[in-house]
Amino acid sequence: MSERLAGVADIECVTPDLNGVPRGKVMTVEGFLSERRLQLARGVLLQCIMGGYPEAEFYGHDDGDLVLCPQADQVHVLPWLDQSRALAICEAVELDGQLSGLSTRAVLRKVVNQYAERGWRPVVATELEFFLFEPNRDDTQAFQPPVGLDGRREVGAGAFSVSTSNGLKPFFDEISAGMAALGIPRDTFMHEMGVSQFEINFVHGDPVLIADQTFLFKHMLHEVALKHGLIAVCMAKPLARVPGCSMHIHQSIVDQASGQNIFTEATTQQPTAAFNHFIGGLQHCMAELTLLMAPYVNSYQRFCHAYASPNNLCWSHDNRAAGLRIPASEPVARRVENRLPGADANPYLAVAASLAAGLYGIDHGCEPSAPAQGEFTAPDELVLPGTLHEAIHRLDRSEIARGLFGAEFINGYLATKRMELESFMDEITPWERRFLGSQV
Ligand SMILES: NC(=O)CC[C@H](N)C(=O)O
Repeated sequence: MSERLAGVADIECVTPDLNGVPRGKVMTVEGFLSERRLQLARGVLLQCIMGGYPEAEFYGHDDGDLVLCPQADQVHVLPWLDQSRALAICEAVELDGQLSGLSTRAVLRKVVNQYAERGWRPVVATELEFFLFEPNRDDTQAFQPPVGLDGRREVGAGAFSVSTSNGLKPFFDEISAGMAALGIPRDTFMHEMGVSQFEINFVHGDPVLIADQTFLFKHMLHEVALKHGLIAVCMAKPLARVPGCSMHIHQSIVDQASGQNIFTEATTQQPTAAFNHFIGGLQHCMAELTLLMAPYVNSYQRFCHAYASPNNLCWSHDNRAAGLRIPASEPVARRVENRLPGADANPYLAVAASLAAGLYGIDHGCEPSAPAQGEFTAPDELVLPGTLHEAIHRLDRSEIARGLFGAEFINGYLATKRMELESFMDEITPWERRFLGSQV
């Protein structure tokens, strides 16, 4: 480790909070190498996006500490900071050595363990969409696409164009170098449908590893964008009348003994009962768990105009209007794509919710609906909550959620989300002034 950190002065020791924002402390490399114990106030994991904390009852009356335990395989020198800084993803551990009940990384680890107890290994891949914009100093104004190398601002028609992305080549070169340094294999990246909207696809792998990579990638994206005079925006819906940003999750399950994908029958190559029940579990549970994939008011704006961003739990073969899509693939790669999470979601939580729902379906033999075909209308029971209010209410009422993730976690999460909703309700938007101001 000390060789890897030669030339590094400081290490950012971070853990994801409930929203997936990296929180922690910067430690000297000497302190880090001597394994000096690093502690952080427990309530930090429940920090809301505006910066405040819910009532202390949700994180312990004594406002005590957690220990941040660096994960040896997630210590990386950061090339965008002149190699003088490194970052370590830490697991948040209670003083008694238990994984913290408030840690979203620990929530995901527990779900993966439940698969391991059955002899299975879930495999996931995330896809992350984001926009690049000019820094926005007046938040009453809409975001503006940046000016590219050719001195022009992209105005449209850039979707899937390689040359349009090349206008921002210095930025993307630094992102590529950053991915290599963070140990994130690159699959594809592309210009998406929106003006200055991009997508990066991660190579599939272990769920905790992929969530770590997605978390690190988002962190790097923000930092490198600032260095290039840009902002990287992973809001679910940053611009009106333009597609939003998703974090699609592809999921399959491998049997540890045989190495086979349990969604495909080895001899017939047909879908298995486990495949059907996995889909049935997502259909049964995900409406109650929507808040874990769509955590802000803005998340629901992505759902309300269908730019390939479904708000339903219908499943379908290769149809982007269905929340659960089965991509065309070889039988060996049969997988379920959950298209519901936005890029604003905490990757640990979105992956945990999706995998836990699928496992619930396998354990309980949940039968899926008939697959949706062509243009379809989702039945009421397969429509997601349409607002943050409703999603909070559904999660609050969910016994399944408390059973899967523990009451401490769900209650803390709800407390933070309620604070964020109340803060939003304190704002009167331009729309309200424009249309309600003089008419009603
Ligand atoms: N390529 C796509 O599938 C587009 C997804 C869409 N941008 C969404 O928000 O869900």
